[in-house]
Amino acid sequence: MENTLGLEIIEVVEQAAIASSKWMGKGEKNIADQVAVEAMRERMNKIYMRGRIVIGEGERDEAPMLYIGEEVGICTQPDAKNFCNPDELIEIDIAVDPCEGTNLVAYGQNGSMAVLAISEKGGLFAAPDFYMKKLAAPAPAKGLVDINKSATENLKILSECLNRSVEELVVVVMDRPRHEGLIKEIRTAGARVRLISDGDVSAAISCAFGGTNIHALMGIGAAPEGVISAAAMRCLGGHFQGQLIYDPEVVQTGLIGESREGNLARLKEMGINDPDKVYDADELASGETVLFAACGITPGTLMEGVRFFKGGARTQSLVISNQSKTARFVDTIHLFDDPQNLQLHQ
Ligand SMILES: O=C(COP(=O)(O)O)[C@@H](O)[C@H](O)[C@H](O)[C@H](O)COP(=O)(O)O
Ligand SMILES: [Mn+2]
Ligand SMILES: [Mn+2]
Repeated sequence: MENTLGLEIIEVVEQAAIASSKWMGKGEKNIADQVAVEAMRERMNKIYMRGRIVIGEGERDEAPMLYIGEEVGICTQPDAKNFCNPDELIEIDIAVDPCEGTNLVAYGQNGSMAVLAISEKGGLFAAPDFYMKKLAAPAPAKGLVDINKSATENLKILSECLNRSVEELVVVVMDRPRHEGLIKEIRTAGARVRLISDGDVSAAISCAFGGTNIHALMGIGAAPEGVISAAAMRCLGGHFQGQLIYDPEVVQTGLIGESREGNLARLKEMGINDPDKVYDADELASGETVLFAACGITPGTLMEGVRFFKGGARTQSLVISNQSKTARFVDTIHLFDDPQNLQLHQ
């Protein structure tokens, strides 16, 4: 599945990142998002594949493109039988976030990316549009830290696994009122907190790379982003656990429906019978083949953002595969019409 797909998905995230970055700093988060969606979809529909969006922009009614259930790939187009034999191709599931960190793009801040994860059909957890409590940590702490333990206990475990003092640890937490207690606890335990306004996919994945000075992600973000993060963490061998959060009082936003009871009923309808289950990376991204690709829109811990020069742009992407056991950083120069000279340095 992955031979040519691994290369093509680089272009998918690159095109989304380039489109979105044209709106960087313009205060227009919806446009920055929309152009990324359009670019991602257009490039995806040129790939020789039978894909289905399992995590996307929402339900068909509210999202005209890359909605959950949308079929993507050249072999799903109406004229497909002219150039493909769909029976020869395996069906694949795709989770996308064409602009992860729309606010970051709109306000010119670090940490936004175009991102997607792919697996064979059924290989990615079709997470509902709920919140998720997350715990991400480096590979040496995998299976030792636990989302059910307190932050204080997990920091002790992390310090042993990483052979450093708690004071030397940095934990990323989203800057939200719901995390007030968590932030206090981490600081009291002696560790340092890096608060982010958005973009917890980047934070989760950064835990798996030594040298990023990010040793854990703790707290509550969105569930779809949790699945995408888990796909990368599964390939990288890092620790990732997620637990759905359905109680509006816990997240302290009105974004997930009116009541706890209503949300529980919605989860049941979706076939989620144990709403409190803690999922690990292998369950959220359970497929035999898992691929992950991201391209920086604005600069981040792992990747540069899109840089334009006369006649072109330069991007940096990350493609991770559990089959080839690789994490490739891809540096690309894109030549637009009438390029002048290639810009190697800023
Ligand atoms: O920051 C985020 C926003 O993503 P997007 O809408 O694609 O730009 C994500 O990384 C977060 O995981 C998440 O969406 C967020 O925590 C949920 O929103 P909020 O209620 O503001 O915390
Ligand atoms: Mn997002
Ligand atoms: Mn998004």
